[in-house]
This record gives sequence, C-alpha cells and structure tokens, in this order.
Amino acid sequence: MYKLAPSILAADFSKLGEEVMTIEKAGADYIHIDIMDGAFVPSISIGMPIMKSIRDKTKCIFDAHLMINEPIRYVQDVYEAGADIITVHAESCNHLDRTIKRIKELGAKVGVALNPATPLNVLDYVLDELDMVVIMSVNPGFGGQKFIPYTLEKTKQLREIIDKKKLSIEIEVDGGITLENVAQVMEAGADVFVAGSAIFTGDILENTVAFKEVLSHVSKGAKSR
Ligand SMILES: O=C(CO)[C@H](O)[C@H](O)COP(=O)(O)O
Repeated sequence: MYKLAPSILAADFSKLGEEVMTIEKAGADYIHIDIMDGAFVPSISIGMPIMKSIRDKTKCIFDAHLMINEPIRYVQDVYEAGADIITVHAESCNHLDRTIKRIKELGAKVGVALNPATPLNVLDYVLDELDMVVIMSVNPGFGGQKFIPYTLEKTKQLREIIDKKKLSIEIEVDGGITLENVAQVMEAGADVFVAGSAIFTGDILENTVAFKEVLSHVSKGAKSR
C-alpha cells in the first residue's frame, strides 16, 4: 500500500492537535514532523515539546525528519517525544553509520534523507541497515517549494537498487508533491508521499481524502516493476 505522510510544517500551529486528528480521520498514514535547526537548513521549525503535545492526539506513525547538524545529539529526545521513524540527513552526520546504529538501539525505525544533489551511492555501505530512504525533491528548509524533476530519475534508480537487492526499505519522497504530480512520483517507485502545502492549504479533510484516492487507484502489484 502506498502511504501518505502529511507534513505538519504547513499546518496551522494554533490548532495543531485538531488538524492532526482531521488528517488521521481522513486516512493519513504517517504524520511527517520536520525539525529544523536554523543551521543545517535556514529555517527553525518545531521541536520535541510540540511533538509530545500531539502524541496522544493520534495513533498515526510519527515520522520525524531531522534537518539538524549532528542529529545524533538529539535522537534519544526525539524518540522519547514519540517518534516511530527517525530520519537523519546523510549530509548532516559526521558519522552516519554510528548515527544509524544509535537510532536502531533506541528501538525506532531509521531513515536517511538525501538532498536533491546528493548521489545515491553515499548509502552503498549502509543501505541494508535502513527502514526508509527519503529522497528530497526540494532543497530542504521550506515548505511550498516547487518539485525538482530530476529527483524522479533518482527515485527510479533507488527503486531498482532496492528491488534488485530484495530489501524491504520504504522510499519516501518529500517536497513539492501535489495532486497534479503525485502519480509521476508513484510511477517512479516511491512508497511514501510527503505533502505539506497541498494538504494544509484549504480544506484539510478534502485534500487528504483526494490524495488517498489517488494513492489507492494504482495498486503496487499492477505497476511495471
Ligand atoms: O521537508 C520539508 C521542507 O524541508 C517539507 O516536509 C516539505 O517541503 C513538504 O512541504 P511541501 O509539500 O509544502 O513542499
């Protein structure tokens, strides 16, 4: 099954709990939580207290995306705040292997995100340790940006590698996903789709249902791969 991961970066924080309950009701699979430090990426977003405050509002999986330098310093706090999946950027870890191991020791699932221009081969030696790879389809730091088309090819290449090695790793694509381009991202081989502005602008319930409708249309088995 394809999964939808609404990014709360685009939510109305004055009613975050309510909005999270709305997207769960409409079928969201993961709640994508963008944590930014103002150093690895230009923006500062939200942190552990906000995560904790919504943890009891939903049973959805918390998919924490750490856009922070040396995230190993915070993975325990993020786990304790309720994260089920913790994703770090390959570019922000001095010791990626150690960071992956630390997340696994905590008992969380582990993801590694790659900026648009980062090649897939940085994952060559750690791929089989991962539960998720996040292909950034925008340069991280802001919601509401335009999808970068060349990341479709990168997603296809990663799909081939994962299938060839028979690994059970989810490919999540993050940034600029809309109802207009989501089918292309599905065709490229993604499993999980992050959408911020396209979900939280306008009617949140209707937008979530519309995404779920598209994602349920093409069954994975029916795809060429
Ligand atoms: O990681 C992110 C930004 O760094 C966001 O999750 C991403 O951009 C989703 O927002 P939108 O759908 O508005 O592009």
